[in-house]
Amino acid sequence: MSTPLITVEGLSKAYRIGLKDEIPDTFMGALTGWLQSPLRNLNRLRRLNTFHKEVATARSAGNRSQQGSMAAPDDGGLSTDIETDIVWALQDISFEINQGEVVGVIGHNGAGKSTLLKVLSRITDPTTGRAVIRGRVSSLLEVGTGFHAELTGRENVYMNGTILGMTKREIDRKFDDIVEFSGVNKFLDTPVKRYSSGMKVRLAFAVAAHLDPEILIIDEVLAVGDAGFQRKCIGKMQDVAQSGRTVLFVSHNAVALRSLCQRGILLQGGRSVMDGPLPEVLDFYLSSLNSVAAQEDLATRTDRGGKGDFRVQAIEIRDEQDVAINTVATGQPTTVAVQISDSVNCPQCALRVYDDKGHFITQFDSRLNSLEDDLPNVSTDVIRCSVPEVLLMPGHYRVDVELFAEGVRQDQVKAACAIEVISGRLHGRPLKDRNNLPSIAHPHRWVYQTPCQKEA
Ligand SMILES: Nc1ncnc2c1ncn2[C@@H]1O[C@H](COP(=O)(O)OP(=O)(O)OP(=O)(O)O)[C@@H](O)[C@H]1O
Repeated sequence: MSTPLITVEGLSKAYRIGLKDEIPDTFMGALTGWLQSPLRNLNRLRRLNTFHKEVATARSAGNRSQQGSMAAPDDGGLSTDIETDIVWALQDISFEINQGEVVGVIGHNGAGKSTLLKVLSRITDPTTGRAVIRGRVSSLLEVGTGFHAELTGRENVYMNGTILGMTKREIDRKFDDIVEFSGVNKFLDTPVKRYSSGMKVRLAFAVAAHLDPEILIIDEVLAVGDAGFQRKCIGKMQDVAQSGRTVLFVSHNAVALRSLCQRGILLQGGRSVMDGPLPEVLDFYLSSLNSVAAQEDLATRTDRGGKGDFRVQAIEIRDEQDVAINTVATGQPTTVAVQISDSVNCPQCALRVYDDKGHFITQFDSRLNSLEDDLPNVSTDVIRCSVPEVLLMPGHYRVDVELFAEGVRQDQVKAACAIEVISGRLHGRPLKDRNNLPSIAHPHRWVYQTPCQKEA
């Protein structure tokens, strides 16, 4: 049997809460900082040393309490050691990936997906365990990473290629394809700092995918591009995969995962809880998402993103009489009330509706459809979205929520609430129950064209 391209053994990664930007988490990081600013970093290195001692203490405490595992609760939630403020972003992960495998890494917010890809891309070191990579890795993890802001698009393409170990001639050969794919032709000689985030992603993806990596690692970044560009990227990743390369792909997009990956690894609370054929892993993940939406109290959930100054406390579905309801009938006028943890100046909210297969069905985004009472300086802790007629067909849906204040994303929760839609009246007429209903009912009308109309 051939040697796997990636071997991960007992991999764990601990972070110390609150020191994200202050302290490097590797000795190499500390050393680089030292060279830049010796005095400040003397202090940093002392604290790094303390951090590593704390990690060792936490680990040995864990070994005492649960033989062979780390000092972390096994509750599927975020693993935080309260005494030392250590977050175990990854815990005891092991797997192998062979050449040509296309693997989707799946999980709730904060499950450890990005950390895993950062370790595999050598952006951060593991705290314990090891990851052996046998091949040239090209990764695209965050918008703009890997680009030097002051250099032009052209210069960045050459810099990235050189980092990947390619010769100038090799990059020259790929250059036109990269530029054509990215669509940033006109801005090639503009410094990347002037690019929009969409342009950066386009160029970064084009570079990562065209520079012949043996292993291509892509994080959620595709979410930034438009639907057309996303399709193009999926197509390109399929080409890369078909040419025998290995692809690791983090995404919440079920359609993209299904079309690209054969295998899925599901992370939960930093642990790998399922590794198998993608459809099975994805279905398990989606059903767990739906049950989280139906059962867990939104206010106390920790698997959320955003800055966190304000959080969404609760989401209620209300009927015409403003009474909270659990099920909605197709065609029913409905209001969604989003309760915020504090009074916020002009909050904005996005609700995204997915069906039980993870397909993105529709969205209600106050940033796109301006608020009816669009008054400046309104402070409120409840934002309401009224839907004159629910066009969802009977079935189970989940709603992801995002909350923004002054353009900053403050909260982001996947599967924040579940909606059960039952049969009702559509455009005034009773809905006939049938198998195989689509998810959405577009308003429409059928007429017979009379012969007379045909001639006209
Ligand atoms: N540099 C850091 N310092 C402290 N904690 C961190 C750091 N990076 C990640 N974490 C924490 O580690 C956990 C795993 O984070 P990670 O970003 O890997 O999750 P994720 O599955 O990629 O989440 P998302 O889907 O929201 O991007 C989270 O609780 C996160 O807050």
